[in-house]
Amino acid sequence: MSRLEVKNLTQTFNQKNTALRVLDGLNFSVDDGQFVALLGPSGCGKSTLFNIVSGLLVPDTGEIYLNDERIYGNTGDFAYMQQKDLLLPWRTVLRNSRRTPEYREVEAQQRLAQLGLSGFENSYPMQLSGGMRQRVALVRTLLFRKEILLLDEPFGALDAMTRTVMQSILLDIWSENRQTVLLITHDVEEALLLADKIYVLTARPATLKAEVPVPLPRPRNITDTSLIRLKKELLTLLQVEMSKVFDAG
Ligand SMILES: Nc1ncnc2c1ncn2[C@@H]1O[C@H](COP(=O)(O)OP(=O)(O)OP(=O)(O)O)[C@@H](O)[C@H]1O
Repeated sequence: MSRLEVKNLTQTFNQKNTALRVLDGLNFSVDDGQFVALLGPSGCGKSTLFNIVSGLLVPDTGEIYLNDERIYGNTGDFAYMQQKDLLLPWRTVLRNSRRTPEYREVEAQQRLAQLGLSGFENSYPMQLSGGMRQRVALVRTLLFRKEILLLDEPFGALDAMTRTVMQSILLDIWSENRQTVLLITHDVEEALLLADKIYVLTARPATLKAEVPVPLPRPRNITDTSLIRLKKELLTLLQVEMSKVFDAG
């Protein structure tokens, strides 16, 4: 059974009195417990897609189904980590992390330690680096304990080494809980190391360009010949879409 289905999504924004078509009949599905990565050129509509799936934005047309039931607006089934960390500046790291319906201080402390933030529980967001703030936002998202995680470039602000560590921690957490994960990333290697399946989106307006399964056991090694082959395939697909963005400019 498909856990999540996105059917025929269309979204147009009005920018400077011009209609900007962002999503154009987007369809895909994600199975229960699957880890899916979304790749697409900058500005193609990935965050817009997450805003719609999470119920923050009502699409012009199209439907979202969860376990075969059509959903409207926020269902409480999604934990959404947006690109901006959205930490509250007046709250400490610990209070920002456990801004959840229930009080989960012990779990918050454990997750903060797991993500390398021990000792910063009582710091305020302005006292943290961009990468640390992103990790606090990830802890908060995980503590929501929802069935589906929507992660919009969760490691975008991290240096390469911290990113590698975080990817492996995210995989450990996913293996523990088997939540369904949708991950937006610009990093082809990240998608290949983490995902069961990669969806490649076209340049704006986004439609589905390709579905690339990654049927390899984890942990994966990016120098594995099958991953190198998949990386070439993905980069070729993305280059075609990127050239549309830059040639249009
Ligand atoms: N609320 C809005 N009003 C008007 N235009 C919007 C709005 N939200 C997004 N857009 C436009 O929609 C397009 C897609 O934006 P979106 O943030 O979904 O792209 P993205 O693929 O997530 O980009 P990136 O990879 O750079 O984060 C952009 O051109 C953006 O300017």
